[in-house]
Amino acid sequence: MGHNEPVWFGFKGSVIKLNKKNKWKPKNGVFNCFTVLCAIALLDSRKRKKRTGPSVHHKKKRRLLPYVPSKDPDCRLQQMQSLAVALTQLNLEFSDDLTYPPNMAPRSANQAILEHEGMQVLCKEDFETLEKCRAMAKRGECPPLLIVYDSCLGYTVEADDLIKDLTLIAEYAGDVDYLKARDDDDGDSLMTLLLATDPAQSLVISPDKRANVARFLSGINNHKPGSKKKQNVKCVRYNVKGESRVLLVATRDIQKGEKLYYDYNGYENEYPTHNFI
Ligand SMILES: C[S@@+](CC[C@H](N)C(=O)[O-])C[C@H]1O[C@@H](n2cnc3c(N)ncnc32)[C@H](O)[C@@H]1O
Repeated sequence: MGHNEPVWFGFKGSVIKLNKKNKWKPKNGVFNCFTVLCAIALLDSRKRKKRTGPSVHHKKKRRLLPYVPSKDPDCRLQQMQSLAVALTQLNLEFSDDLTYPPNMAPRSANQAILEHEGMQVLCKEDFETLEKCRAMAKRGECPPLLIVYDSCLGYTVEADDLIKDLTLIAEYAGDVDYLKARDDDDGDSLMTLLLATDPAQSLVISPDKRANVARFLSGINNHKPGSKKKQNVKCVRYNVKGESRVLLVATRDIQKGEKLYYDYNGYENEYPTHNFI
């Protein structure tokens, strides 16, 4: 189930069960006054039963949770240092935002309405969560994540505290550019931002100059059975006040020390993951 898909609470099958359980036949196949009255009463009670139940399905929305920064300031410092080291090693500048450099796509090009099959709108409560996370990050209350170097995977991201299911972990940050301008881009971190009906209007995020922690999450192997079990994060594109934004959200509780993985091919099947561990 998609993280933001509604959970349906209905009376699934209850009417069918009622019909089966109360299947009623007159004895000896003979109808008399009594049996007719009983039948009417039963039918009447069924009608009432139907009406007393809810006539519409109620959906329970699953709201995003803001990440919970580590309480210990020393831990937070260590987390920020680990990110700073990784960014410095890759010659990247820290940025938590989508940036629109002059020679790339202008901000006005980022129109969620252009998305080929429509884009889900980030609701008011989730928008507030996003804003809360951004405000925390600005105050130095970063998400509880450590960037850890792995000899096989390169830089990886590990939970430094428990991260609960549906927690908003980070927004994918970087320079916004037209997809068509990146045909020959051999970077390994381009992220789809907008898949427009007109391909010329499609956008990507390139974290090759400016980036944040989102750029370092590992990917699952789309060809290895069982690899999907590793996935603990989902990458979701939302229409946020008319613009497309990419959010990384926990898909289950993530324990301290666990590496974070998502499906690099969540939207398109373009990322080769045959050799992924
Ligand atoms: C978006 S980057 C992730 C950060 C990267 N590990 C780094 O050091 O910059 C994607 C690249 O990380 C590596 N990677 C990610 N997940 C992997 C996996 N499951 N197995 C092996 N390599 C992986 C691959 O080199 C991939 O092209």
